[in-house]
Amino acid sequence: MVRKLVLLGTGLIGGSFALALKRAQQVAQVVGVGRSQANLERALELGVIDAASQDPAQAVQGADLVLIAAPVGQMQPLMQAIAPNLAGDCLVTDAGSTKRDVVGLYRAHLAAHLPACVPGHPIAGSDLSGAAAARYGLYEGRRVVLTPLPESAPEAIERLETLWRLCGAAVYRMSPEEHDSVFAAVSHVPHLVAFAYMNALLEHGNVAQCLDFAATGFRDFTRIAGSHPEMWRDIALANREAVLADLQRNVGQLQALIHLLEAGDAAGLTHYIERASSTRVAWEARTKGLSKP
Ligand SMILES: NC(=O)c1ccc[n+]([C@@H]2O[C@H](COP(=O)([O-])OP(=O)(O)OC[C@H]3O[C@@H](n4cnc5c(N)ncnc54)[C@H](O)[C@@H]3O)[C@@H](O)[C@H]2O)c1
Ligand SMILES: O=C(O)C(=O)C[C@]1(C(=O)O)C=C[C@@H](O)C=C1
Repeated sequence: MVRKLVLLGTGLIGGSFALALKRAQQVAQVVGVGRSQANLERALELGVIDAASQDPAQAVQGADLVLIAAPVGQMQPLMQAIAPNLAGDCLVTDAGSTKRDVVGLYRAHLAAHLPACVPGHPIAGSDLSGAAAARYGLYEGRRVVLTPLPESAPEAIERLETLWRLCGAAVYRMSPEEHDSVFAAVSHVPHLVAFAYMNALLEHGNVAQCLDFAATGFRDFTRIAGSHPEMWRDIALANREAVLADLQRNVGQLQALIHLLEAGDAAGLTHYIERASSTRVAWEARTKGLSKP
């Protein structure tokens, strides 16, 4: 049972964690910290949090669990602010979409508290943001990746694993490097490519008519282009190395496609599409049990 959970960032991810623990009757009090008073008021109205604060240092006093669920670019000032006020037994974790940078921040700002720190990343979410987007069940049937520090105490890791399982998630462990390479490929770059595609569309001579006639294919391909700008700017910058390597691979594939089309190479084009299509179809079949975002 968690006595006092503090969310540093009261949006989709933090709010859904609080709701899941509330439904499991595993938390006595949830305090939401945020930048926007309107968002905090909405979180209170919706019962996502029980109390609100705009002062992270003061809010974490007496907490036994802190989830940092703000954009990764905000984690440095947040860790710095809370460090002096954390109780010795307070478990500190985060939901950041990148891990190498965040692990470095734990080391730099919470050095005295590392046994109680366990970095994490729920692999669930959506293109929506803010407390109003939080929902029960977001983590059901989904995965959570933990990247424990060598210093993380086994009891702290086990406690966090238990809490995520109570939210309905399956918990995995990875190194921060492995994490950032995998999620550059299957999350960060797909978002950036969707942004690039939308911006390319804006260069079309008749964008208004294009958008009028855009249908399901466009909707499926571009849903994530509507995601939160600050969050994705921070992710792209934090995981720049892996993202750039993957973007280069994408540019290479687009160039290969252009060459096939310029050459009118029907057999080559068939092979090109078949390779992609069979991989996507097999993935869909294998992951059918996973709930939709
Ligand atoms: N959205 C997703 O699909 C998803 C999935 C997994 C992990 N994440 C990660 O989880 C974190 C939160 O994402 P989200 O989708 O909940 O975003 P969100 O925008 O819904 O919520 C984040 C909240 O943090 C607040 N915030 C920003 N800076 C702050 C600060 N300095 N102090 C206090 N509050 C601050 C914002 O005002 C906002 O209300 C991010 O690090 C993101 O990378 C997101
Ligand atoms: O479903 C979405 O819209 C998401 O973007 C969720 C998603 C992803 O699958 O890429 C986004 C960022 C995360 O860190 C984890 C999950």
